[in-house]
Amino acid sequence: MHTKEKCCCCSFENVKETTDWLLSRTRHRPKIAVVCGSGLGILADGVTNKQTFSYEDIPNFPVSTVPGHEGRLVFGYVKDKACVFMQGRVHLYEGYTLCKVTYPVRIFKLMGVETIIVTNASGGLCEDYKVGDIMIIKDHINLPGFAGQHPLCGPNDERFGIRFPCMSDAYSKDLRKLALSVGSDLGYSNFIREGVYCMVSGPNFETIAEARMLHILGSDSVGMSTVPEVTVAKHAGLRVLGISLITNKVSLDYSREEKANHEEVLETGQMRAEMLQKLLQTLISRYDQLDSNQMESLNSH
Ligand SMILES: O=P(O)(O)O[C@@H]1C[C@H](O)[C@@H](CO)O1
Ligand code: HPA
Repeated sequence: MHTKEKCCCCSFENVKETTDWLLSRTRHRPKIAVVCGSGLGILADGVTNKQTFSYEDIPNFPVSTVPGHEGRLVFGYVKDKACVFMQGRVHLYEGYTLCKVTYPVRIFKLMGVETIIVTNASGGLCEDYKVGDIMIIKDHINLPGFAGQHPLCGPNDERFGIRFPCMSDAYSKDLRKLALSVGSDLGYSNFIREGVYCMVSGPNFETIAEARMLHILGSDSVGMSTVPEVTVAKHAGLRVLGISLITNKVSLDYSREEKANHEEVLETGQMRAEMLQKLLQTLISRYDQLDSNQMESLNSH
């Protein structure tokens, strides 16, 4: 008999308890969940019929401790689509276990969410990326996972998903195609990209040698989140879209003067927030195209 406990408060029963608590307090039944990255809480601002819960008030819910993460769960509608937005997330570096970091994703699954859109702020490693570029995530590198910091380590509860999930198609091809097509229709083509996101644990920004290594490994951008949430979402059978805002350029060269800092990350978030919001709203309003043959006619990028 396996006696190893995963975490004291992330069992199926805990997730169910939190889900039931929320379902008994809201009439909203979201199909799409959006996680707002650093400084991107504004993405939830346009929703209608809003109902908001503070993370502190939700049983077992992890509470954000970082500036730029408001710590609110916002239910509402984008056009006619029922959505739930996380205005702020928690990170490994805040001291949370990865099952706590990903706890909200499992709540969404039990609530009936089918698609999750995970956003973040990241540093650009690719030479031709500029501050303010929007990168649709094609794939990721789970660097903490290589060192055993993985949300699916420990006993597997089949009610959440299978023991050995496949990650080669973690980011839905159709959603990526739709996002690029919407970006092009909105006139964003010269600052919308598709690339590979690498997660590091943080909280420090990278050394130059680390940044060079990550770039050589195939990463286009680097950040401190997203991968655990996406891994747990894919494990649970959710459709995933990842959107990364390039908030700063990562120094790959000892002669460069720029120094990464959280203030710049938040400022870039503010600068692009409205455009990201438009991208997200348009994408969600065109979501039904995914399940019809209109996908065939979208531009291929
Ligand atoms: O939550 P995200 O990944 O958007 O936040 C990034 C990573 C760190 O939390 C912070 C660094 O500025 O922004
Ligand atoms: N490195 C890691 N995480 C980040 C960065 C970065 O340069 N920018 C925003 N989040």
